[in-house]
Order: sequence, then C-alpha cells, then structure tokens
Amino acid sequence: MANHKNTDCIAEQCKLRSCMRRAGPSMHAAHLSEWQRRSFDILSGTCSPEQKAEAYRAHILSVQYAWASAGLSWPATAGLLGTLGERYAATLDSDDPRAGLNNYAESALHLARSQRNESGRWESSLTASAALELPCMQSAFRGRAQDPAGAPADVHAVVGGGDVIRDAMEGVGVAPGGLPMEARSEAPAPSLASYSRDLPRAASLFGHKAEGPGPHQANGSSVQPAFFPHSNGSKRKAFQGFDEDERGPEWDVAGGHAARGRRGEDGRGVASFRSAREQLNVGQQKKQAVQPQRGSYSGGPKKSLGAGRSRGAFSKFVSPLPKQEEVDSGSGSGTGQEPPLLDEHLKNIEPKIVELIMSEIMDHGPPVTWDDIAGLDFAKATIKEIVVWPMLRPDIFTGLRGPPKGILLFGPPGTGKTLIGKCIACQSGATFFSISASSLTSKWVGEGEKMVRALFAVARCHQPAVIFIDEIDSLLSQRTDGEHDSSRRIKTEFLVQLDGAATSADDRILVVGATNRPQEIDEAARRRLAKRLYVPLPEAAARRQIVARLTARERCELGAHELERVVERSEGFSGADMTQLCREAALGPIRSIHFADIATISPEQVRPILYADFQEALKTVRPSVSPKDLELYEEWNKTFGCGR
Ligand SMILES: Nc1ncnc2c1ncn2[C@@H]1O[C@H](COP(=O)(O)OP(=O)(O)OP(=O)(O)O)[C@@H](O)[C@H]1O
Ligand SMILES: [Mg+2]
Repeated sequence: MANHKNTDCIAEQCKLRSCMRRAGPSMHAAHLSEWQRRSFDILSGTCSPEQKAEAYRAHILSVQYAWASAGLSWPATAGLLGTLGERYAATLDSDDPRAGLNNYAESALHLARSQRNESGRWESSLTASAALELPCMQSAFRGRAQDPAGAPADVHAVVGGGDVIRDAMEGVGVAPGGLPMEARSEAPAPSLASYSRDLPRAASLFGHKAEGPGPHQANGSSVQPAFFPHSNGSKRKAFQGFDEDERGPEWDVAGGHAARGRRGEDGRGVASFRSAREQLNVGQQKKQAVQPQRGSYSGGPKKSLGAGRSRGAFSKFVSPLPKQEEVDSGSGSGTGQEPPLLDEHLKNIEPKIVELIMSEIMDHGPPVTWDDIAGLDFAKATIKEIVVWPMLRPDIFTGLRGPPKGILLFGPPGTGKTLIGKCIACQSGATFFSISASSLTSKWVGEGEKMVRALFAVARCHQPAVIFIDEIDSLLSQRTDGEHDSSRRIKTEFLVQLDGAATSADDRILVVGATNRPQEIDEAARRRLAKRLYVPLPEAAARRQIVARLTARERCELGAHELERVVERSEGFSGADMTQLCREAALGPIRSIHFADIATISPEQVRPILYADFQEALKTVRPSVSPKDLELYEEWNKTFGCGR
C-alpha cells in the first residue's frame, strides 16, 4: 500500500517537473522548492482534504504570480492552471468526506438552513400603526365616520391594538406581516399596489355593519363588530362584516367559522380566503365527517389529539379545536355566536409545549372494553360508578355526587392497571391523555413543570378529559432533602394542578394514576388521589378467562378439565404472566415442526395448541410477583385503599 502510494507520488512529481521545465527556467528556485514541498504534501496521502485544497490554491496563486511577473509564458500558465484548477475543484467537490470537502453541498445546505421559511418571524414595514397612518386608511375611516350607518367619528382617535388590526387584516386576507395571506402561499407575489388596494377594504371592515343587523355570519345572524365598543370587550372577535353582496360564491360555513369569500376590487375572479384557524377548522370538520371517531364506544366522540397528524420538525403548532358536539350543539357559529375561545386556557402556555402534548401525550393503541379486563370486578364496578357515569351524566353527578378529581390504581405489576386506564378513556368518551411519569421527569428535563401545567391546560380545553399517569410514584414520590430541584418543582406543580384551586369544580378532568409502588407516594399526593383502588392478582376465574380469551383466537384443543389444571397451576400469576404463559404455549406447535419444514409448511398444517404445550410452558414461565411483595400490597390496601 505504502509502495503504491510512493510510486504514485514519484510519478506525480515527474509530471510536475516536466510541467516546470515547460514553464521555463524563469520560475524562481525558491518558488520551485516550495512548489515541490507542497506537491509532495499533496501526494503523500497524509494531509487532510482541507490542507490539500489549500496547497492547490497556493499552487494556483504562485502560477498566477509567476505569470503576472512575466516568469511564465501564457501556454505554460494555461496548462498549469487547467491541471491545478481541476484538482482543486475535485478536492472541493468530492462527496467522499475522506477525499474532499464537498463544500458546494455544505454551503448550499448552510444557505438552505439559514433561509427563513414561511413560519419564520419577519417584520414588514407595514406595521399596524403604519397602516393606520396611510392616507387610504384615513380616508376610509373618515368615509365611515361620515356614513351614518358606519363607524363613529372618533374612530381615528383610539384604534384598538395590534390584535384588532391583525384581525381586520385577516378579514381581508392580509397577514400580520403585511402581505395578503394568499399571496404568501401562492406565488407570484402581488404588487404593492394590490396590498394598498386591500387596505381600504380592511378599513371598511372596521366600521362595517356597526348598525343592526350586525355583521352577517353564514346563517344571517349577527355578531357584535369587534372594532367598536362591544359588550364582552374581547378584542379577539373576528371581523365578519361582509355585506351579503360582498360574499363570494365560496361563502362557506365550517367549524363554527364563516370562511369568507373575497372579491377582487376589479370584480374579476373571487378568491376564497380563509384564515389559518378557519382553514384548520374546515380540515378538521371534513376529517371528522369522513372518518368515524376513533374508539366509537358507548360514550361520546373520542378525541385522539393529533393522532393522524404528521409530526416532525415541520409540523406546525395547531391550537386545540372545539369539540364536535360543541359545534353541533350550537356554541359555534350555528347559533350566530362566536365559537368559544377554548384556547383561552392556553394563553400563557408555550405553543411548542402544547403541540408536544397534543402530538405525544395522546392515546395510542386499540380500544379496550370492560370485557377485555378479566376479573377485578370490584375495581371495575367502582370505576364505572365514580368515573364513567359521571362523565356521561354530569347533570346527575353534581354536588356530593360529584366525581373525585383523582384516582389511584395500585397493585402488583402486570395486573391490568394500565389496561383499566385505557378502558376508562374508551368507555367514558373522554379525551385521553396518557403520560408516563418517568418521561415527565426524564424526557423533558427542566420543562417538566411547564409540561404539567400545559397538560392540565390542554385537558381543560378538551373536557371531559382523563389524564392517565402511569408510574405515578416516580412523579409523586416522597419529597426528600436531597432530591433534584426540577423534580420537586414538577411535584409541586402537579399537586397545585390536582388541587381544587387550579381545577375548578366545573372542570371535568379526572386524573388517574397507576403505580406498583404505592408506598412511595407522597402523603399530600395520596390525599389528592382520593379514591385508591387495589388491583390485585387475578383470581382463578380471572385466570381462566384470560386463557380462554387468548386461546379462542388460536387453534387450541384444551379440554375443560385441562383448562382447570392450567388455572390451578398458575396460582400467583399476574395477568401479564398469564399472557406470557399462553404465548409460550402457543409456540409449542411451532417448536414441534422439523427445522427443514419451517420454510414450506402452510399455517393449516401447524398442529393445534395442546395441554402438553401448557405443561411445557409452565416449566419456564414463573410468577413475577413474590408472596412477600404481595403482602406489602395487601397491607397498604388495608391502610390506605378504598376497597372493602
Ligand atoms: N385483568 C387482566 N385481564 C386481561 N389481561 C390482563 C389483565 N391484567 C393484565 N393483563 C395483561 O397483561 C398486560 C399488562 O397489563 P398492564 O400493562 O395493564 O399491567 P400494569 O398493572 O399496568 O403493570 P405495571 O404495574 O407493570 O405497569 C396487558 O396488556 C394484558 O395483556
Ligand atoms: Mg402499567
């Protein structure tokens, strides 16, 4: 290898020397030796691509210098520059990181990275206050002021805040940055003249329909114009003041918002404009119309927050939407009122955290029914009584009958606590937020308490909601002196949120915690998780049910008597152990197939699962809960549990 390199090096040297000779005797001796040294460096194979590129560049410079000082003839210069230029470029552009710098791609990527994209903040000189100073705006105000049906004359005196202007601009498709929104997404960009054409329209919206009947929504009912003094004082009211005749044919009602059509000044093509929020509502409505709600259980519609949404670096923040039933029941524009500002709860919450919650902390996996949970009759009955029914009939379960704010499911590992959590969400028709406490403390280090606050805020927007916190012991363990500050803050925030102060009596948010280490839970947290339900190991009947259910999906020839034997021999197994036992037994028929046949055998030829397979499986699957641990749970249940 080294020899090969040396030969290459010497050949290269000879080539360059002949080049030198052709270059003529005038090339200075010092330059030549420097040249030689660099050439050797380049060809030695020891220098990095950066050093190589630098050496070629120095070569090129010295050739240029020699030519400029008449030391080289033009043909020799051209020959040398051609050769050196090629090599220099090859070193720069090579894709191979060992051989080249690939700086073309690097700089292109750098450029792309530093480009601001659509969502990047940018400032336009056309600010709200600057827009108001524009003559066309002023004349529009004056025009409205003189119009008896228009704006009051003092309209110029105090012109709301940026929100008002922004909303007004949204009304005509002008983004807060100044550009019409359509123009932002659809090239080509409009001329400045077209922006200013829109501004009088924005101004006209300010005063439009201040007189009764108010600005029209799709159903012709009116809302209070936002710009003028209004009863609720909310600046956020949208400007929906188009005349009947100003509406485009695309006038469209969706998601509680009227998507406004916009007609060009010149009367030509009517472009349909929807603000981002309206567009989102429309999309959501359409999605809900074509897709049945996931988990259409006995309860109301179940929301899976962001389940179908693409995620990743480019996914945008989407504020929570009104629930379908709220829109249907007329709290949206159907009744002519503004849709409730559900995201009011989120005004102090960082959007990125809300997005995280909506994309990460949501229900995954198939729906679970009560029948999927074997045994645990007491826990199931209690949960139905205190959780599911109150969620379904909040009108009956009021006052003393009000549901508890927190439930703790405790018991040995693998007994179905998480399963119950999922079932609660499915059966109550609540929005289900599922989070593992350890991810709160580890995954979002330093952000944990913000996450907790945001979690409750988002849940408040999606009531009724169940916040299921698995492994809650790691979140609410006893507070110690040596504990980390961030985990202490998370804990405190959680307790505050759990408390009545942060969760109003009307909130229909239930926190369900699950743990297999109940003894580690802080006493303050224990008090707030008022209903503490023991989820014990499955009894014989439950074990029988688990085996029967799991084997019913397979070809299994297990007689009633044999099933009883399996149930007897699996005393002390948890639900998860029983599942493992069945999985192991199901592998028995596969193990009995000759290795050579495994590639060709058809599924029908695989023999059914037999009792012998369970016998074999029982030799390897052991109970995962020790009797000693079990005693601890029983003890804790006697002391703090709510079981009989
Ligand atoms: N009562 C049960 N009925 C049916 N299957 C069960 C039951 N209990 C446990 N299983 C099975 O065991 C698996 C694990 O159950 P689950 O995750 O609910 O346990 P867990 O109590 O939450 O355990 P951990 O305390 O370790 O989190 C379930 O997916 C299910 O297959
Ligand atoms: Mg669990």
